[in-house]
Amino acid sequence: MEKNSSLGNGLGGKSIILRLEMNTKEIKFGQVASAIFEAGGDMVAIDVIQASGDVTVRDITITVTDSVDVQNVTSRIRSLKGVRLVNVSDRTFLMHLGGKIEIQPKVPIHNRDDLSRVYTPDVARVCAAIQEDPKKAYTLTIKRNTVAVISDGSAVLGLGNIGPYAAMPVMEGKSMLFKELAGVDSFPICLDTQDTEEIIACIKALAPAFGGINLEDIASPRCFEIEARLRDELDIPVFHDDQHGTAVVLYAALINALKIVGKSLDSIKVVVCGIGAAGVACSKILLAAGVKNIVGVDREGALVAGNSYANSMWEWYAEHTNPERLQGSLKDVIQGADVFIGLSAGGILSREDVQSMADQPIVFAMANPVPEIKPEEVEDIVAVMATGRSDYPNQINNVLCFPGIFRAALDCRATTINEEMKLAAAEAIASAVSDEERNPSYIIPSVFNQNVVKAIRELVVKAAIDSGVARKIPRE
Ligand SMILES: NC(=O)c1ccc[n+]([C@@H]2O[C@H](COP(=O)([O-])OP(=O)(O)OC[C@H]3O[C@@H](n4cnc5c(N)ncnc54)[C@H](O)[C@@H]3O)[C@@H](O)[C@H]2O)c1
Ligand SMILES: O=C(O)C[C@H](O)C(=O)O
Ligand SMILES: [Mg+2]
Repeated sequence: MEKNSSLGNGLGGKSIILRLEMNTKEIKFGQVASAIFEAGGDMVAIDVIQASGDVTVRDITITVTDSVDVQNVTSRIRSLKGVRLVNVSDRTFLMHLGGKIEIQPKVPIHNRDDLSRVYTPDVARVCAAIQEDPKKAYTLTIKRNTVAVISDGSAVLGLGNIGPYAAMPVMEGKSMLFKELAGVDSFPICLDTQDTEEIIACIKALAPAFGGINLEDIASPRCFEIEARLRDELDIPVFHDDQHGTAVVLYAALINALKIVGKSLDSIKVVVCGIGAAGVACSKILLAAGVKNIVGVDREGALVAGNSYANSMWEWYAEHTNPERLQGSLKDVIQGADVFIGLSAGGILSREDVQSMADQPIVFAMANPVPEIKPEEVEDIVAVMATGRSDYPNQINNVLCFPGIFRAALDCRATTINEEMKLAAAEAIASAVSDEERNPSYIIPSVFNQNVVKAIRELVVKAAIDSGVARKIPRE
């Protein structure tokens, strides 16, 4: 593991474990600790693995910030006399060994009798019952509580088109969060095709096993057609998380951030950078909520009505936003903006850009894993700052939405997740932060706030019933 390519790659602070063999006659532990500290490592745990005679083996857990190269720490240790660096492991990689989830049986199989019920011959009676009444799939199979998390690996976080194998850790993570946060069983599926028709056909073909489909990290504009077609052609909820999950959480966060700066939705100028899956959906929810002045910017600059775009979604976007027809780059159009929403790529916003915004700027730098600007670069000049990451305050991340909204959709057996249900989820998330609690570092509840999923479920089930898409009134 020592030559692990993840070390020192700029994707965030790391926690690594160094296994050291020390000859205590030649070196004291204090000298090793000082060397680690001087090279930029922060020691957080020490475990003695072996202590015999003059030789001790210890595992030293250290964290290093983004700017510190792990190689500095390891070469510093190698330069010490009396220490042998046995191994370097990355705690994150250790947590991924063999994947992050597994499937467990719900009933034990101890004997022939058990076997003949869960499997041949008795299982055939259950199959026949479902054949007779397909609705029974909900009561007699995993369909009732299972969501497929499906990606084609084409727009994974901000890493881009990294393919289906490399996308799996993110999808496993989403599945894990479904279960941990909302008790939803979920299975990650990464398809080895990026062809729109093939993706649609694959998902339709595997839909019978699932109660819902969570599309994830599929590049725009392909994601729009895939979602629209599947929503039309399947009778279970199909939800593109990067669009709608993100939009719901962004809207909730913005409601609370505006309360802090005392501005209203209809008076603000919002610049959205990155007009892909997330940028389009976030803009749409804000337009529906009454924001009048949204300027969208992508790689080529601001989207302006009258220009022609190969991407048909951009044609629509330009027609419905940018009322002043501002032209130019992000630098040009961000001047005087009240809110920046980044859903593009890491490091593309500068401190000078933020300085050119209106008074009390709100900056939501939501690209993952590297935000458009790091909070520490602008914390003294922003009124409210948020990112998509877990390691800064104000995490605006779709994980606040997808577990709860699917919990609700499965429980009331909704045929779809509609606008009413999304707005209800946003309301539940926003109101999980009370007036007393709300402050610039707390505009959005923590992922670990146990009330969030419950609150989303309650309001979303009600919205599904009221809007006529629930097939069942759940108990409670
Ligand atoms: N915090 C969250 O919950 C959350 C949710 C969804 C997406 N995201 C992040 O948002 C980003 C986009 O995700 P997506 O699913 O919309 O991807 P996408 O591929 O659909 O869209 C990305 C868009 O950003 C544009 N872009 C890339 N680099 C740019 C630059 N330098 N300047 C301007 N535009 C640029 C691309 O041209 C594209 O239109 C990713 O970093 C992703 O991790 C965050
Ligand atoms: O995966 C995340 O952390 C959020 C979002 O779905 C993203 O693609 O960045
Ligand atoms: Mg995503």
